[in-house]
Amino acid sequence: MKASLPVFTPLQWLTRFASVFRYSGVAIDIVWRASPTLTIVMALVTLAAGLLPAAIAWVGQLIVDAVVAAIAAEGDARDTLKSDLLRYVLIEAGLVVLMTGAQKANTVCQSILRALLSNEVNVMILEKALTLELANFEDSEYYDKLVRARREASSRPLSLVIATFDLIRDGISLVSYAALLLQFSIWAVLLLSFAGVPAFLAEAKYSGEAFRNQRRRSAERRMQIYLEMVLTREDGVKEVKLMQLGRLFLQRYIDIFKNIYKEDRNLVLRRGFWGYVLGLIASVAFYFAYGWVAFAAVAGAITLGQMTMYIAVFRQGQGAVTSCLASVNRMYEDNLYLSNLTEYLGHNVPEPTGEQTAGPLPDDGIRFENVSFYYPGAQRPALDNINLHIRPGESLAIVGENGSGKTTLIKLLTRLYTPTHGRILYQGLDLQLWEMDTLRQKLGVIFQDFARYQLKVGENIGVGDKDFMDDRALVEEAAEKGLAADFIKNMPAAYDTQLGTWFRDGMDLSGGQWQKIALGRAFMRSRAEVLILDEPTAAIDARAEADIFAHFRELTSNRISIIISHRFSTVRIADQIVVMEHGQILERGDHESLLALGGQYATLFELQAKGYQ
Ligand SMILES: Nc1ncnc2c1ncn2[C@@H]1O[C@H](COP(=O)(O)OP(=O)(O)OP(=O)(O)O)[C@@H](O)[C@H]1O
Repeated sequence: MKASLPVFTPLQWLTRFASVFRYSGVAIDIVWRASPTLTIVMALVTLAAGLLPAAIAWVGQLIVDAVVAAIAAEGDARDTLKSDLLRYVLIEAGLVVLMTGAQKANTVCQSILRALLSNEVNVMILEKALTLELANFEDSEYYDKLVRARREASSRPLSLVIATFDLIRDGISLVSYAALLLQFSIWAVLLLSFAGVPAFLAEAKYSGEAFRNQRRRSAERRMQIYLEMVLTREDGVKEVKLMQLGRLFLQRYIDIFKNIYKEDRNLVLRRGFWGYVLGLIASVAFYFAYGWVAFAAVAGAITLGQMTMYIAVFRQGQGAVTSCLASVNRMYEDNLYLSNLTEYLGHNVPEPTGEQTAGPLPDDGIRFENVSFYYPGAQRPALDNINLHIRPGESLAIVGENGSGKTTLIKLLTRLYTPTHGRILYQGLDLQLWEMDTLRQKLGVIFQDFARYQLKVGENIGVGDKDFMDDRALVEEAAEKGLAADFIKNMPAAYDTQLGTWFRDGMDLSGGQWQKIALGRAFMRSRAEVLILDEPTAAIDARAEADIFAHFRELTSNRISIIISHRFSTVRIADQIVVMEHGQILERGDHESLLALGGQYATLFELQAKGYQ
């Protein structure tokens, strides 16, 4: 154990200490929003709880002095003193009742606020999430902030407010003790003020160190959380078992813990050691003051009652200093959480631009003009100078090897990302100038990693067009088109069957069945002018896929349809086919012309055709 005495300059100490309050304002603001009344009650109760102990000690002094005087007095004087004594006892009892009331009120406020705040903070986090862009969710550090902000949403802001109020309460108590002690000696006040300072400084230093350690270890902790997830969630467990990865991942988990533990243990030992050594200074000061006060009483400089009061004040002062230390310690930890929360909430999301709800050329369809796109931080473009025109009523199929940029093209078309160069037009209007909601209503998209909602079958399809979600006839029609109707009819509660394994009576589906549900969802979007299927049929057999696309073509004859597929049997029916490679369009044309070209399309088509023979 390395036991070096913590050394600071006063300025360093002040800055360090001030950092404890950095997020208190934010936390109080959140609590205020949850309930102004409860926040005011808590503040008043804190004030009362800070002042009452000194008042009780002061009345205690009057009681002892009245007892001593009553013992010495006789006759009427004694009776007067006895009635004074009774009054003081009643006053002290009243103060104690107030004090317990204040404490109880504080606990009650905290319990109610906890529930309100948990909801308030979660809603703030989720509302912010609605405004975020896809890129935010794909950024690991940012995503981590979101996860962590959510994890402790219910406890941390309140905990920071409580710790701040506790610190203020103890501060008020200490000032009121000092005011009482001042009658005895200014030196006693200084002794009380400074005896706790060394332990306080050490606590501030080590709490700060713990805070910084935790921040630094964020990536390691994230890896631990990830490993926990892989080892315990249904989607990870299959491979973990079959590839016998359990022990390997568990060992990684344990190794991370051991690293963290070593650092933490050293810190706890150093903290404990210095906390004890420096805490001794406070104890020595207390007993010194004890002796000093006792001798002053013997010398007749103070009354017995005053002696009792000063000793009580010293003892409680020590308690207040210890409690301050605990509050500061808690505040550092809560600050860590609040810094994540405020960073997350303060993230600047550009307002979606564009207010127009129609384009000048309704019959122009979609145009890509010299469109290039780099993912954040990428060196190579995912799309490189794409030019493409799709007219209304036309169907486009996109083929190309993995990573050639097909999905990226769709992400740009749906405004999930903005082109780095060039522009995309719909009805002759740049996508950036379209009002976002209007534009999105015109699009129906199912991605290859479509959502599997843990909702009922009917809802899974109905969310394709939320305005008609409860229209059972429309939902059944969409299911029919997605070839899902047959198996849905055989499910225990048909369209009311709960899907997924998260909830009671939930049924899981096969990969292909999930895809048919997702297709039903796409068909539900009957008002969309552009329908896009990004390879959602990989798990569906070739015949069903051909059926679905023939159907799809029929249903979209007056709209634009875009299909991404690796199956050439499906692709061949499209009016226009583009072959992508390394983010560029390599070949384009219809099936016949591409075959005649004898390029990559023709080669791949022949290859697949042979496979089916
Ligand atoms: N979120 C992302 N961040 C950074 N790079 C990405 C991201 N998504 C895709 N890429 C990269 O962009 C390129 C194009 O990816 P894209 O998903 O568009 O390919 P694709 O043609 O749809 O492939 P597949 O057939 O496998 O679905 C790839 O090199 C990929 O590594």
